[in-house]
Amino acid sequence: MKIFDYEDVQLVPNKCIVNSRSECDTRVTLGKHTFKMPVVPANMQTIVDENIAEWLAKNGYFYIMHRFDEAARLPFIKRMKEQKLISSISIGVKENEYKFVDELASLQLVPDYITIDIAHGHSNSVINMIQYIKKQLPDTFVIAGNVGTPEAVRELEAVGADATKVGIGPGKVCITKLKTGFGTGGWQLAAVRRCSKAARKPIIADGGIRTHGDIAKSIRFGATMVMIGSLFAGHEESPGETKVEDGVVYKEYFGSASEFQKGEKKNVEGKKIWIPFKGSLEDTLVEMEQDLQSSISYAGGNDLEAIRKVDYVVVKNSIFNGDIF
Ligand SMILES: NC(=O)C1=CN([C@@H]2O[C@H](COP(=O)(O)OP(=O)(O)OC[C@H]3O[C@@H](n4cnc5c(N)ncnc54)[C@H](OP(=O)(O)O)[C@@H]3O)[C@@H](O)[C@H]2O)C=CC1
Ligand SMILES: Nc1nc2c(ncn2[C@@H]2O[C@H](COP(=O)(O)O)[C@@H](O)[C@H]2O)c(=O)[nH]1
Repeated sequence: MKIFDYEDVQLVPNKCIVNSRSECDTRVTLGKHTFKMPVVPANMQTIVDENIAEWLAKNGYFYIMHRFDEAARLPFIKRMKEQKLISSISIGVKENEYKFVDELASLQLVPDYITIDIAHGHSNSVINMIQYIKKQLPDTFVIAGNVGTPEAVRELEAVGADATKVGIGPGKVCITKLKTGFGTGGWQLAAVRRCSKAARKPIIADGGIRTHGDIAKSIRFGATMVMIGSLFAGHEESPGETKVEDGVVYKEYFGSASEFQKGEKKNVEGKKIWIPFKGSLEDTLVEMEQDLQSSISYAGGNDLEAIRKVDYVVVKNSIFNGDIF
């Protein structure tokens, strides 16, 4: 098995065919909808809230609302539908979530996307939930995760998942690898590659993105979409607490399996960090899009497909060689 991560890989340029990077098209289709970029902010409480979700939907970006305010989900879907915006929520696998699916079905309130969001997605609990959603809400696009192996991708796709989310433990606020010894942390890009080779449906690469260039690398190794937490944390719009230390403003970013999310210290697999304030989320999204347009131009094309075919080299820790940070 070839093992590498984002920092070990560089993509090899091809002859440019555009006169300006603005000609490069970063749009991607997932299910019935096309979005501005193959990027989605992580469905975490310090990354997305209803205001951000609504803004993203209105501006043509994909979003997945988190599942940590269970009662707010139904009115949220209604509100998005009234505005004719895409509705995209998360769900768990406990008993009450089956009742929630029943409620949505009985009200004929069909979300466009439902993401089953649990730590160890290669499990019967996720398989049962996929099958239940597909039975009750057959028109909903189901994203299932998280997983880290080709076997898991195949099994979840076979029972009805429309996309799978790949990444066990590569996240910035993740401590799964330390607490359990398991995961794709340190070789997430290779795991995305392995999973995408087995996949017949889209893969969402989740976690471990540290630079905008990592988005292009994820696409090269088979991802349709990339889920990002830390790069979207710390913005003006970001939910969560702000603190000022020695004149520097920070915003909190905590794991969904941290004690800060759970409210207790049981089965903790996440931590909290403080991110220096970054300004507006919109500015970051614009910069990300420009960088991705540039990636497409280096790939020698004018859309994301060009990136999927480029050559690459693996040189351990190569991307920071010679750089002073
Ligand atoms: N991508 C990643 O690497 C990780 C992400 N997370 C995030 O943290 C949040 C909480 O996740 P999670 O704890 O799954 O959600 P929940 O607390 O909602 O747990 C979901 C269900 O799965 C069970 N469960 C959880 N982990 C395991 C496991 N390893 N083996 C067997 N059963 C399990 C839980 O029971 P019980 O608690 O009793 O075991 C519970 O019944 C999610 O948002 C998830 O995405 C968490 C860890 C890793
Ligand atoms: N092991 C844990 N993983 C977590 C937790 N909360 C979220 N996550 C995962 O991290 C990514 C975001 O990663 P980043 O590198 O972009 O910051 C997120 O989408 C989840 O899959 C957690 O508590 N433990």
